[in-house]
Amino acid sequence: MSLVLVFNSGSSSLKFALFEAAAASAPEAMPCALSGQISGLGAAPRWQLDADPGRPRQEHSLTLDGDGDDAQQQAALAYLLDWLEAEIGWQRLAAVGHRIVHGGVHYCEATRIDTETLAALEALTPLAPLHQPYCLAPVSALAERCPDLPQVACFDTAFHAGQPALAQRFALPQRFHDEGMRRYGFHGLSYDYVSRRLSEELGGQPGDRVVIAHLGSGASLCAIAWGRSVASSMGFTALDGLMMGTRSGSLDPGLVLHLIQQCGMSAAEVERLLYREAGLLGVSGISADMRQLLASSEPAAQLAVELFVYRIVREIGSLVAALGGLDHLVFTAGIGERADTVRAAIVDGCDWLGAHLDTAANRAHATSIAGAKSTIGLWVLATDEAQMIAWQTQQLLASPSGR
Ligand SMILES: Nc1ncnc2c1ncn2[C@@H]1O[C@H](COP(=O)(O)OP(=O)(O)O)[C@@H](O)[C@H]1O
Ligand SMILES: CC(=O)OP(=O)(O)O
Ligand SMILES: [Mg+2]
Repeated sequence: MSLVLVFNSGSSSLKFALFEAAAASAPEAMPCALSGQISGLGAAPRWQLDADPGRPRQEHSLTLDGDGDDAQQQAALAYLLDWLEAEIGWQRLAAVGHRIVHGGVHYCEATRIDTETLAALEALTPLAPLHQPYCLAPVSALAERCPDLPQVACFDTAFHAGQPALAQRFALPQRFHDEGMRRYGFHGLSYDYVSRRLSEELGGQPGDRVVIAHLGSGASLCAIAWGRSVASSMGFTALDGLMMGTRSGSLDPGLVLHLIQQCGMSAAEVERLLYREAGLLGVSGISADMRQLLASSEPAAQLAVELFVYRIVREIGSLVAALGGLDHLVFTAGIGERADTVRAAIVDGCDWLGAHLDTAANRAHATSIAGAKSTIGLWVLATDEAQMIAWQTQQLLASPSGR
C-alpha cells in the first residue's frame, strides 16, 4: 500500500499526517493511517501522535537543540524527518503534499514542486511572513533527503482564484493590480473541505448562499455561492479582515502610515505589531488563546472576546451583501468548532438575518445548531485541511500533468 504524507506547518507547530493512497471518491473517504504534530515551537515543544491504529496515543515534551525560533523550527523538522525515516521509510511514500499558504497570481491549483516553483513560492514570503517560510522549510529538507520523492504544493489561495474580478480588485491604479496587488483570500483548503461537507449534509446540493466562518489562530470568513468562493474577509495577505489570535485584522491604512511617520516605527516593528502582538493577545494583554480568555474574569479579556465577535458580525454583514442574502452560516476550526459561547454571541448578532440558535444543540456542539425559528441553516462542521491536501495530491499525481 503506498502512502501520501501531508505537512501543514505553521510558526508554532509542525503537523503531519499519513494517508493511504486509495481509489477514494471524495476527500473525506481517503483513509488516514496516522497523524501527529510537534507543537509549542518557540516556547515548550511537545510531540503528539494520534490515530496510529494498534498503538496508544503518544504525547510528551521534547527537548530540541538550538536557541531562537528559527533554530527550533529546524531542529523540530530534523526530529520529525528522522522519525518518519525510521518508522515509515521513504520508499513507501507515493508523494508528499504540503499546505502552502500563498500561491500568488500564478499558482491557482495544486502543483508539483520543482526548483523553479520553490523559488517562486519563496519569493512570496513577504506576503505571508507567519506562514510561507515554515510551509516551505519541509519542502527543501525533503528534497535534500529524498530528491526523487514527488512533492506537491496545495494552496490556501487557490479556492478563491475564481472570485469575480470586482471582489479581487483594490481601489488602486491598474498597474498595481497587474503586479499582483489584489485580494487573494486564504484558508481555501479548509473552505473547500467544509463546503463539500455542507453539501453532504444538504443531500448532495451545495448551499445556495453560504458564509463559512473559519475561526482558528488565523480567522477569516468566506462567501460561497453554489460551492464557489465569491468573496473573503482576507485579502492580499492573511493579515486582513477579522481580528485573530495575534493579528490585528483590517485597520485603517492611514493608521499604518501614522505608526511609521508620526510614531517613528520601522516597517519591521509595524510588521511585528500587526502580525504577532495584536488581535486577542494585544487587546487582552493576557493571551492569544480563546480558551484562556473565556476562562478569565479580567475586563480586558472580555473586551477582546467582545471585539472578536463584533468584528465577525460586521464582516458577515459585508459578505451577505456580496451574496445578496444568506441561506447557511457554518462555523469551523478551533474556535468555531469548540467555543459554544462565541458561536452563540455571533448568532445573536445575526438575528436580523433570521438566525436563531437551538441552545442545547449549540452547547452540545451538534452538527446542526439552528433552532425551530431560524430561517437560515446554522452548522458546526469540523474542518480537515490535511485530508484536502492528501486528496489534491493524489488527484494531481493521477492526472497527466502530475506524473
Ligand atoms: N474548547 C475550546 N474552546 C474555545 N476555544 C478553543 C477550544 N479549543 C481550541 N480553541 C481555540 O482555537 C484556536 C486554535 O484553532 P486552530 O484551528 O487549532 O488553529 P490553527 O490550526 O490555525 O493553529 C485557539 O484560539 C484555541 O484557544
Ligand atoms: C492563512 C492563515 O491565517 O492560516 P492559520 O489560520 O493556519 O494561521
Ligand atoms: Mg490553521
